[in-house]
Amino acid sequence: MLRLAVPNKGALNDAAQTMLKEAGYRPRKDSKELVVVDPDTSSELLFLRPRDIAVYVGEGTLDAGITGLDMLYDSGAPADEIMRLGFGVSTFRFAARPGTYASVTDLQGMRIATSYAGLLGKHLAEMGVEARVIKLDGAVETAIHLGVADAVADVVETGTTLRNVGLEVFGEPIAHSEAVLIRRAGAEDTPGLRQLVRRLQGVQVARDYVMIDYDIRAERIDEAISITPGMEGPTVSPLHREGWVAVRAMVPRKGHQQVMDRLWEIGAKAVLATAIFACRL
Ligand SMILES: Nc1ncnc2c1ncn2[C@@H]1O[C@H](COP(=O)(O)OP(=O)(O)OP(=O)(O)O)[C@@H](O)[C@H]1O
Ligand SMILES: O=P(O)(O)OC[C@H]1O[C@H](OP(=O)(O)OP(=O)(O)O)[C@H](O)[C@@H]1O
Ligand SMILES: [Mg+2]
Repeated sequence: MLRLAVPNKGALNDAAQTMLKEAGYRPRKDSKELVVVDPDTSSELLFLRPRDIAVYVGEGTLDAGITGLDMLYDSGAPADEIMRLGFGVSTFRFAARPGTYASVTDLQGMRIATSYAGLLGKHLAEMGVEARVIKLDGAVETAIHLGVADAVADVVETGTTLRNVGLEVFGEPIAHSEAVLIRRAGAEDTPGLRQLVRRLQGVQVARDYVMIDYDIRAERIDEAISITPGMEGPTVSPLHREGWVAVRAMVPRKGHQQVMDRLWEIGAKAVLATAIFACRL
């Protein structure tokens, strides 16, 4: 039985559930369902606060969990990243009123509000800066206006939240984050976990690639293969037409229209792109 922690709310919740659903795990019926048992995959999905997931996984109570890299570092829990999941991409940055500070070293003796006290504390120690860390639960951007802090350290994606309160980022990013699958440091692989990783990798490939089919004159096959090399070489089959072959290859979704144009330019016909629904590589 695979026991997997999934964020029950917040920025990672939707994308994590969608990815698990695409990987064939049973979705929860409504947001009040805290545990989903899925006999088909022999798994139990536990919906927990994203911040707590690294703690549960680090304690060894669960086999794996989905959380943010920033939350994993912040927790200090003995858990390792197994794979990056490509969503919840953000940076963790300092921000303040425009023109107040230029770098972390300007924060010596200042008050910094954050929900990520562990991550911020480690960074300040590494940079040799002594500052007072004000730990808040969320909406930390408001702390400056309320006179509780001189600067904040928070998650930034589009920067809209900061702009809306008249703050600006400064200095180098403290960390780059994205959703990750984690497990307890040093834990053994289980068949259930291997299956989950294989399925999630399959979802990523299905999202990132399309299948391209086309017909081409046999004498142009080398040129065609250089345009569509596929993952392990394309499938080339005889066509029921003298001097022609049919080719099938996986192509990165990004840029596949250009690939189709190039194939057309070298004389390919019936060039089709189709979505991949699921895969195991
Ligand atoms: N706007 C965003 N864009 C991308 N990733 C984000 C965004 N906000 C948060 N995250 C990421 O999502 C993860 C969980 O953060 P989230 O804000 O959802 O948790 P939380 O603050 O505990 O929950 P909530 O905000 O619902 O109280 C973190 O790894 C964070 O980096
Ligand atoms: O750069 P942006 O695209 O504006 O996104 C970043 C914001 O998103 C998150 O807020 P959330 O809604 O999770 O609220 P919280 O701060 O209370 O956690 C994060 O804490 C930032 O405030
Ligand atoms: Mg949040």
